[in-house]
Amino acid sequence: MQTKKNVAIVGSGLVGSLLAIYLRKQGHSVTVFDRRPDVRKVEFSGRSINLAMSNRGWKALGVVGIEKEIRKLALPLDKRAMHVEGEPVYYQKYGEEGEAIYSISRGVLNRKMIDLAEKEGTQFKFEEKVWEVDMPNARLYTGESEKSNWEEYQFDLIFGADGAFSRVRHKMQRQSRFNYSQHFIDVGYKELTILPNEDGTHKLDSSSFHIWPRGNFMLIAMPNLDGTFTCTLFLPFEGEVSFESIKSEQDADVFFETYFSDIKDEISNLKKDFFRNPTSAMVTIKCFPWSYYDKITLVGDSAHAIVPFYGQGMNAGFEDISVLNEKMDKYGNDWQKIFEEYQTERKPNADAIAELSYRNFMEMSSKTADPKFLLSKKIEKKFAQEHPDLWTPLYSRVTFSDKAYSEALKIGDYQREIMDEVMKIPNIEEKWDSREVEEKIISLIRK
Ligand SMILES: Cc1cc2nc3c(=O)[nH]c(=O)nc-3n(C[C@H](O)[C@H](O)[C@H](O)COP(=O)(O)OP(=O)(O)OC[C@H]3O[C@@H](n4cnc5c(N)ncnc54)[C@H](O)[C@@H]3O)c2cc1C
Ligand SMILES: NC(=O)C1=CN([C@@H]2O[C@H](COP(=O)(O)OP(=O)(O)OC[C@H]3O[C@@H](n4cnc5c(N)ncnc54)[C@H](OP(=O)(O)O)[C@@H]3O)[C@@H](O)[C@H]2O)C=CC1
Ligand SMILES: Nc1ccccc1C(=O)C[C@H](N)C(=O)O
Repeated sequence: MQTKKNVAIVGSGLVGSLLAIYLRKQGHSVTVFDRRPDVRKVEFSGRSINLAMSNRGWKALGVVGIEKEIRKLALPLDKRAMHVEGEPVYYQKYGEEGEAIYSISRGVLNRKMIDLAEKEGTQFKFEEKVWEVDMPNARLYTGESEKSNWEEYQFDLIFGADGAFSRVRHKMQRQSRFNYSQHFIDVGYKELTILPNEDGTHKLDSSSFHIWPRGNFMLIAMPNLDGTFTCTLFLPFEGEVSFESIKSEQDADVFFETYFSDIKDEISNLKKDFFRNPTSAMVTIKCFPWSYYDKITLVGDSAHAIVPFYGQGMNAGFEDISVLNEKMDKYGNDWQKIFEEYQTERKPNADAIAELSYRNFMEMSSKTADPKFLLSKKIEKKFAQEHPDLWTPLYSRVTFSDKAYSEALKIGDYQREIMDEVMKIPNIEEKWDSREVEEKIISLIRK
């Protein structure tokens, strides 16, 4: 057990509220600040309605005994359903029997986590925006605006869990030798809804993650418990087919009818959402160091914001917390050592999942419509099933294991080189499940 500290967490999002639960279990006094009102009291309208939770997220929830309760709120998706133009729906299993990613509402999850953190004795201060941090003295300043009178708070430790546009990080950026980069991609997103059937059931298969791959854009859909699907349209901001080019209801009709004719009946609703809902941007943010002596550290998106295409942002943020907790158990009251080892271990992993997430847009939006790519996945899967000691597919390593993301990236690149060779075998379409192919893979691994 650590000596009790007076701790502040800036941000009551998913990562901040989980951290509060961990710190209370370690016996600390915890105050969480959020600039927004209490999400339990307002209609939630934050970014992305639902999220995919996978192994790393569940593991972090399990350590503090809340996994079972949260699982009740989630729907398992064990496969991708690809809606390629002019073809029947094609299903691709994510992993082995029993493996799935879980669709969960962000609002429901966040409310539950805040409830649980409060039950553990966390104090929440909503509608209190942090404007300034005195880093050497662990002081926070909150107030109405940048120019208003500020309230001053003194703590022993401060955690920045204040998301992609973190104020705590903003303050850390003013140090010498602090590295920072941000990169916005040219693709934006907009959320749309598919309503349930009249009897309340889902209109599409509710145990699939639906993808409509269309080259440089795509539509995805994840089911919710209430029979709806939250769809996300990922589309370039500018260009021939882009958010900019869809100006009128008629443009939207033509767009949906041209590219998504299999959900034609939904168009009037999709179109309504299209003009009602905002178009949002996506950014990768990297920085280092994440901590300041034994006083301050960043967790979650404030340390590493990534594009959402692997469904790993929250999972990576939750993993930050379980790793931080391991370091607390290891180093006791030596907070500087805890923070240093935490950031050194997590940084390469955060960079790796940033890269993998960026690449997954290409995989989802165009490769899932490419028969060669689908065949290579089939070969890989068969080989992995027969030789689990020799091959774990990249997707499984990221999603269904807790092996380091950096290792997944490295091994994934090496596996891709092998599969590129395998796909060059003449008539691979006919002999994909032959002994020859199996032996070729083994020989390439042993090379
Ligand atoms: C479209 C989209 C889809 C996604 N899908 C997935 C998915 O399927 N799976 C997955 O794992 N991840 C997903 N993510 C990523 C996930 O949303 C983030 O990684 C996660 O929300 C990060 O949590 P956080 O607590 O670090 O930050 P946030 O959730 O951003 O919370 C930060 C909190 O800090 C508060 N705050 C900010 N500034 C201040 C301040 N100055 N003072 C006080 N409070 C402040 C904010 O109000 C907010 O409540 C997705 C992201 C997007 C954009
Ligand atoms: N990895 C990703 O791709 C992520 C993308 N986003 C995107 O970022 C945007 C903001 O997210 P969210 O916090 O949910 O929404 P909000 O718009 O409610 O909050 C954003 C707040 O962050 C601050 N901010 C600082 N710099 C920027 C910037 N360049 N763009 C936007 N806000 C900034 C502003 O606060 P202040 O008053 O201090 O200036 C602003 O009020 C959304 O468009 C979202 O899609 C968000 C998180 C992750
Ligand atoms: N949650 C997301 C949000 C946006 C874009 C993709 C996802 C995914 O989860 C993709 C899934 N992991 C896949 O590879 O099929």
